[in-house]
Amino acid sequence: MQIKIENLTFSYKSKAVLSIHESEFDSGKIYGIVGKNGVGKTTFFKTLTNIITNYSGRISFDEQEVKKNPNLLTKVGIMLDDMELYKSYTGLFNLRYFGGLRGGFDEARALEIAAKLDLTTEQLMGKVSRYSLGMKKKLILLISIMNDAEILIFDEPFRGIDAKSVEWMRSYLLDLKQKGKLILISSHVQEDIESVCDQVYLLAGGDFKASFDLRDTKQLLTYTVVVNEPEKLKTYLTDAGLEPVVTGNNVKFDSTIEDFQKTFRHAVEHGVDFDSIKKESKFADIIKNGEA
Ligand SMILES: Nc1ncnc2c1ncn2[C@@H]1O[C@H](COP(=O)(O)OP(=O)(O)OP(=O)(O)O)[C@@H](O)[C@H]1O
Repeated sequence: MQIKIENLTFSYKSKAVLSIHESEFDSGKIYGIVGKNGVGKTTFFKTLTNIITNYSGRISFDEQEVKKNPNLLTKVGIMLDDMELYKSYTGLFNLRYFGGLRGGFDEARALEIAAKLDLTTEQLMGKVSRYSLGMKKKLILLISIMNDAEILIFDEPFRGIDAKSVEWMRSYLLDLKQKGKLILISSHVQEDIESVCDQVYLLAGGDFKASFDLRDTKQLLTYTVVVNEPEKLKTYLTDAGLEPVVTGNNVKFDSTIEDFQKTFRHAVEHGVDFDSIKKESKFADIIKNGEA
């Protein structure tokens, strides 16, 4: 599937939030949507899914306008933090209710995924009003993924859930991508974005201001390595045309993966021991600053 945005503008009363000229998202990819607090990421997701419809411009899935064809939403799974659940009913009731709304609900499959997220059947038999924050979040996640949607949209999917579930969720998202799903994620956590996304879009001032291909092996990464012989490594890096900065045993420099690997092999062969290697995409600063 393809999502296409054309001249999308939206304001909350007098507050202009979105003004996206043009953008496209394709199946088989995971996109990260990043930007400062309050920049409009959640609002963007709400326009994509008809939670907000009083926008101008056009949003289409495979050339069909979503506002005019709300049945297209049966192909979408969305997870938003402020999603309303039936709190005085059980988790299982909510699963059946929301699963039933979208059709094609497979309870056995839903319970299988629940188990992966460590949501036990016993917990699912309990009232949602007694759930912890993390349990509620997991239930919302489960509702968004259990129907085998073609398009999956997750607002901060990893926030508030435990490390084991984050790990499972990351690998599950990569599986869904392999199956050709189109996935959009917002997150403020660089590691979450780097571990699953193919492409990152920076939302700033209402529009997408920059985009990064995280799978591009030619992109420049910032490396920080700790070695036994920093001056020796500095010489090898400088010979390779790089510009290292040495602080104690730390050596910091920008390089492509390919150039780093070549220098790494050469350095190891000549007695340089690497204690640790940290690499960050250039977009890390942009995540931190929210600006291109
Ligand atoms: N229902 C609403 N009525 C009026 N203004 C709103 C409403 N919801 C959000 N806003 C405002 O719209 C802007 C965009 O909010 P939104 O929640 O989309 O940002 P966000 O990028 O998802 O933020 P965060 O990273 O903090 O989750 C903010 O300035 C927010 O205060």
